[in-house]
Amino acid sequence: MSTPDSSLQTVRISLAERSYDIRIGSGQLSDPLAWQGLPKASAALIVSNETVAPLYLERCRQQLLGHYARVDAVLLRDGEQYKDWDSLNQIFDTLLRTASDRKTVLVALGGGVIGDMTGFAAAVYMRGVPFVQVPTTLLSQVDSSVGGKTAINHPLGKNMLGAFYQPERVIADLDTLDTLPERELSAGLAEVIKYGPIADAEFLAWIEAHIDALRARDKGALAYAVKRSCEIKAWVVGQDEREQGLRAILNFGHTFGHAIETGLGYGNWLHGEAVGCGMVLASDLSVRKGLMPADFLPRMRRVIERAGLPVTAPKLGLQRYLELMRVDKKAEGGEIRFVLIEALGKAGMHGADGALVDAVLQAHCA
Ligand SMILES: NC(=O)c1ccc[n+]([C@@H]2O[C@H](COP(=O)([O-])OP(=O)(O)OC[C@H]3O[C@@H](n4cnc5c(N)ncnc54)[C@H](O)[C@@H]3O)[C@@H](O)[C@H]2O)c1
Ligand SMILES: O=C(O)C(=O)C[C@@H](O)[C@H](O)[C@H](O)COP(=O)(O)O
Ligand SMILES: [Zn+2]
Repeated sequence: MSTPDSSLQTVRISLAERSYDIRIGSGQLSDPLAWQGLPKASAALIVSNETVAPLYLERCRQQLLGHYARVDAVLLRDGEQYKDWDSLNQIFDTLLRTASDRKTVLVALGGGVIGDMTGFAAAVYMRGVPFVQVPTTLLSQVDSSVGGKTAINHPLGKNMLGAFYQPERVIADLDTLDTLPERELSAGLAEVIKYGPIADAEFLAWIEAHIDALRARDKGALAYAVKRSCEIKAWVVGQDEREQGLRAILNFGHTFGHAIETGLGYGNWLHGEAVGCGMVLASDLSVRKGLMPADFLPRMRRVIERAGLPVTAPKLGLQRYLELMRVDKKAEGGEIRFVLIEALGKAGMHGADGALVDAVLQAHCA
């Protein structure tokens, strides 16, 4: 398998009239071609945060000024704990204070928290305005900017309030990853790893062979990881935009992961950390249910650990885990459903009785 360089690669999301391109490459923020052909409007609003704005806001604003007479910005507080109504309202307040009309283009500049909130704001402001994703974390480039899931958190559950709403374009500049803290890079690797067991056994092997290069931020390795992840996500979303079935495989590790995030309080563990650890637990469940051979668990644990992610889950107690997982969006009629691996590159939904979940938690919690 070749490792391409970081010059422009485009992945298409095919969703009829909601189709769009993901542009992946170095220098995209400063490339006028990346910003051409966006919806016509008199104004754009950049939504970012206090950490990302000093790094990339001006470059983004300059590009947008070539297309829109007015370019405003709203900077939200930084952190998963602020993915809430207050932050969302800050976006609406800015839009209304500036008398922004229904053609105004929202531009999400930042990681998944900014992207999810900006997308939700775009879905509901005046019943829908266009938006563009400019993801600046590895996690947002490989996953959250793509596919149109938008949301805010509720104190009782992750991403509980949201909408399916597709962006007009995704502009993923690989150079923004240069400034990403190491812990955030590792968090992004969790979602990269996810795509292997659920959809592409060869990609899992590639990740194992390139995990050190990815952590060292080798641009070619990152370019391939972002492109292949987006291709897999595009393949899934193109078939099942609104998660009627297949799309749920993208939730591998998330049933346990979201419980960890909510249970510990948003922001204590990063989303990618919780998903990484959640994949260890879900891999164990896949083995205990007889779907996968025993060596699958140590294989997954090793690659997740090598990515710099936690592999031991917090001890919240069986009852608390069950309570948290019962509000997961995949649960039906009170039955918790897990995405489990059925063969390398193939996943499906499965129930598990309390005793089995308890055994998994006993094995991995500390
Ligand atoms: N919509 C989806 O399909 C989807 C998919 C996966 C995750 N998510 C959501 O995404 C969120 C996690 O996203 P995330 O991991 O990007 O976290 P994040 O948005 O909190 O960003 C991580 C941190 O990195 C900072 N940052 C961003 N870009 C930077 C850069 N280039 N240099 C330096 N610092 C930078 C941010 O300010 C923040 O502190 C969660 O809320 C999760 O639920 C959504
Ligand atoms: O795009 C999807 O579908 C995913 O499940 C991607 C996940 O990585 C992401 O964390 C998503 O936000 C989780 O969705 P949710 O419906 O469980 O909130
Ligand atoms: Zn996720």
